[in-house]
Amino acid sequence: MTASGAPTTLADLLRSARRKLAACGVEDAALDSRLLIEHFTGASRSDAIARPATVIESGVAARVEEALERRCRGEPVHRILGFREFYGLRLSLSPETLEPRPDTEVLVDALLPFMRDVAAREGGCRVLDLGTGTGAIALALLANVQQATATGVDISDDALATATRNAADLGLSDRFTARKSDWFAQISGRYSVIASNPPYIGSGEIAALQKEVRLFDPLRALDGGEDGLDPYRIIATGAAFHLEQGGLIAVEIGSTQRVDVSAIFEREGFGPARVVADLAGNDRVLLFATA
Ligand SMILES: C[S@@+](CC[C@H](N)C(=O)[O-])C[C@H]1O[C@@H](n2cnc3c(N)ncnc32)[C@H](O)[C@@H]1O
Repeated sequence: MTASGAPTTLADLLRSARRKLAACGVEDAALDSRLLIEHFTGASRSDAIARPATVIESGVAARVEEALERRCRGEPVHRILGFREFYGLRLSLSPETLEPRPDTEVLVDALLPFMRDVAAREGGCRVLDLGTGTGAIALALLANVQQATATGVDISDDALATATRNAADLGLSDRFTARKSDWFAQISGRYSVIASNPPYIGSGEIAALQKEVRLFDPLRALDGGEDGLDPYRIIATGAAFHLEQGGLIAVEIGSTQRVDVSAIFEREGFGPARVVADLAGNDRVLLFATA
């Protein structure tokens, strides 16, 4: 119901939501209000154009209002929705999973040609995804290489439960194994591909992150130790024991970490690195083969 007592329409709701988010400083007020309204009302994008006078039930409008309040307090829109698209896959989020980012899709793109070659040559391709979170990287790779199998490792039970649910929702359970492990601690055997988007923010830099990240992405998914490089040291050392001869390592990095991370892997006998840029042209992924 609007202030005048008239029923709230879809057009009213879109207009007032956009104004509310803009007034509380949300950068993408138009997009975020549309996503929230489509989710809670079930309206599609074209309904807003074709059926703007659709009446919105008061209970639904109240749920939208509550979602807008959460967004105004800084909660990212996909946390409120409870899911996010990654590489065309709908992935559920939970409190201990990082919200997968579009930049990480670059890592998936970089690995797929290699994986397809291995699968064509050997009839399979074993992937180890270290710090799997929602399962984003492993599940995107499995969805695109039918003969591949993947083990998704995480230290968080909540993340592993979410990755397992996402695998089931995507029909990929038979090729995905979730394994609780502190990096390689519980891992045996060798893999054709070791992939990781590890925590890579320096501990001292966390406080300066945007509140959407600092307050809503789990600290364990962000904090890479004093210089942000601790997980790379562990991954590079362990990869020597867990990468097949002729295999490939792909790690996501912070945009200023190329030289340091390359040196860490090169000291362990990998490389030199192939560097892949993200959508904004920043160094984002390093690929290392066995020497
Ligand atoms: C930056 S997030 C990446 C999540 C997901 N791969 C993605 O790209 O969206 C890093 C992940 O590493 C996990 N992690 C942190 N420390 C770990 C450890 N010691 N062993 C295994 N996983 C760890 C976190 O729980 C988190 O899920």
